[in-house]
Amino acid sequence: MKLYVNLARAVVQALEMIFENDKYADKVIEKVLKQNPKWGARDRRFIAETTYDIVRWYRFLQNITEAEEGDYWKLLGGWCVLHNIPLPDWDEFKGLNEKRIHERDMKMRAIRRFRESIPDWLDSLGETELGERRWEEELKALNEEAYVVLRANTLKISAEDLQRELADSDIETDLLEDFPEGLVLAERQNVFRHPAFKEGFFEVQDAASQFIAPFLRVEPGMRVIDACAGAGGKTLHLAALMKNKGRIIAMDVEAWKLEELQKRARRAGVSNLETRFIESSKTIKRLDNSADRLLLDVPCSGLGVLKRNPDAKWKLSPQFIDEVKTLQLHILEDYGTMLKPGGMMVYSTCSILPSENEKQVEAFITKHGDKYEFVEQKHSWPSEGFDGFYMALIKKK
Ligand SMILES: C[S@@+](CC[C@H](N)C(=O)[O-])C[C@H]1O[C@@H](n2cnc3c(N)ncnc32)[C@H](O)[C@@H]1O
Repeated sequence: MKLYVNLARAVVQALEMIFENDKYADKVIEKVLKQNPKWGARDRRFIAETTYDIVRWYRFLQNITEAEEGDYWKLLGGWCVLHNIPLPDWDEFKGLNEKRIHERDMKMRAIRRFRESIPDWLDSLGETELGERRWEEELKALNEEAYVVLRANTLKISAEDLQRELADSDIETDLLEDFPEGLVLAERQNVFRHPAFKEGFFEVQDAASQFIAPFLRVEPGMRVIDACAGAGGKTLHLAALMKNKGRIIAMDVEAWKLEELQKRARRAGVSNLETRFIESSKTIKRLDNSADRLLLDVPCSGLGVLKRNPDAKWKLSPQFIDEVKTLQLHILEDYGTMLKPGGMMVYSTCSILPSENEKQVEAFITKHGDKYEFVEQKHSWPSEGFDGFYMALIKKK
């Protein structure tokens, strides 16, 4: 394999935007790829995958190449050396010594925080919370590339029919045993341009995330509130499980996300949805005792989804995690009022930290055991193959 200068420049440009302008990796890659419509599928894949890989292995690459902060060319050079791609004779790679890189590679692999490319504070936090064995296992899995998983929109098509439809245009997928609507792509590719996506036949949604809506045990005809709906990944799934019957109120503190949700709902043929921007605690108060089911898919560290968002490792901070934990507890305590007595809620995160998951639920039940009852919980661990998620089902007495 050969490194082409225009592709190398695109990768370095993407890395600068991610690390220096604090932009999300997926958005940056989308932008960089748009700059040159002439790049073919292979070039685009190279830019996207190499950028993600260097973001994932940033600390390790910086260490073995001894690159100065911000020297993304050196990181790319180190990546080439590790992938046995001959280093071109470019000025940008001057100062890189292949033999020394290999020596440091061997040495650094012995130290977990370098081998797994993780900030010191996060490595300590993970080990303290999960114990050494579990943390090592999950950390390793979190550095793997994520599968691309689709959820067939059963308001329009079954998973089997979707599989046939995609196969007609040479997109191979496998059905997933534990996920009745799930299909995993045999080969990573952009499926958003496919007519089946434009028709609303599917959404891209990790398999572990597809556990959450069924965990809420919704039924057609119920009144359901999705209180942290965002752009509605799980809202759309709830609507499909409810066969468009009953009512879903999707809420969020970010109006633009709800607008995006409306667009997705139109495409998916969802007709039992209302969105409500949360202006203040009054918005919650007005819905007192009104819901049969409530989803609290709360903001979290996102530590369970590092496979697809590796840049989060470098952007998270202990302060952010503390703040988000306070917000999680506030949402659990204040939003349960929207449930009718006998109603049920799911508290979920895409984190693997007990302090954001079972510990929050335990603290809530200890304090409010007179009003709420813990029913069951489920973990999806990154080491099991898909993203890391946690969900707990809680009943209002
Ligand atoms: C994990 S994301 C939700 C993802 C979404 N449920 C999905 O499946 O695509 C958490 C959401 O909570 C929202 N949020 C933050 N603070 C909130 C609050 N106080 N009340 C309700 N939602 C909040 C965020 O804007 C974000 O969209």
